[in-house]
Amino acid sequence: MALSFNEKGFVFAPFDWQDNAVLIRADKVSTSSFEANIGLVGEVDELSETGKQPFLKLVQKGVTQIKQGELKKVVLSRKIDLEFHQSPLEVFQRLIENYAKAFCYLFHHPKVGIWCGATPETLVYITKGELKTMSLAATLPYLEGTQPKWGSKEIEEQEMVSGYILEQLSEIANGLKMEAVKSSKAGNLWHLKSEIKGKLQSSASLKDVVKALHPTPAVCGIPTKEAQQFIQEQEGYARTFYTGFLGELNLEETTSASLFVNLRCMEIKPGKASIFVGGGITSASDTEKEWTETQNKSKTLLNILQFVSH
Ligand SMILES: C=C(O[C@H]1C=CC=C(C(=O)O)[C@@H]1O)C(=O)O
Repeated sequence: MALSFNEKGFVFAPFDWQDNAVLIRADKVSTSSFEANIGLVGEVDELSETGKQPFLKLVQKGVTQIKQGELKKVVLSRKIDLEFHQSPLEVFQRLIENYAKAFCYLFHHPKVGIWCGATPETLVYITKGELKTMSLAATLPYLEGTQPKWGSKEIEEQEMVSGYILEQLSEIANGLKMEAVKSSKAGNLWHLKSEIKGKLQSSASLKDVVKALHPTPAVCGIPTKEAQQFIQEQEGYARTFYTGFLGELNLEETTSASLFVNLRCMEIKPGKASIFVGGGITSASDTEKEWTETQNKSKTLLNILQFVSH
């Protein structure tokens, strides 16, 4: 369906959101609490190297394109296919227990199938005319007891996202404020994060907000159109709902939303699952490091799956 954003319910939208978003209307909303056992997860020992050469080539193409033309940043991704015979509900249970700071979900709709994930990224939160979002980008592995050492590639990559969001929001929000960038832990990873707040202009609708923000350069690139085109032509698979967005629309009041970017996610089909991982490519990207980054991102779900019984 094409969303008007006046709907009330839970939305699940693909990367190309004009395409075929679905919405589940709320007949009943129930809440419950759970115990989070942070630190329960152990690391997977071995990661598959399948798909490495095509991904290195893709990243190299991205870097070359950036050095030659208009493109400044592009987020490139891949899909990891696995055998899957576990219970999706048990995976979800483990996700919420282990990633208390993430937005963990399990979603099913006949038109979409089953998806689950633990995303660290808020697309936008709006209540009573106040808007909150974040610029989240750049990744380093989390090592117990140490602080991340960010290089200039990561700092610039995240600054590009911040600049884009501020510019996009300046048309529809007043009093925009961005907090100082800080290191933010997301499972086994660190990211750079700046929180952004503002007051929604009374003439601006929820649709205007989503149009302004999605897709941010944290999942697409700069300029958006060129990056979108590069992704479509070169990635070699359809992202569908990965890097789309999901969450609550107008549940508490009209013009309220709590939407997240669909990252660290997995699609579940009979007997198989696909994990989606990507990273921001700039002129300073090193192909081998970008591969390792996607391997590290896949651990968000792989570390969970190894504990879920068959
Ligand atoms: C595109 C992904 O992450 C985004 C969010 C945080 C850090 C990112 C990065 O370091 O490239 C990505 O922009 C993903 O997890 O698949």
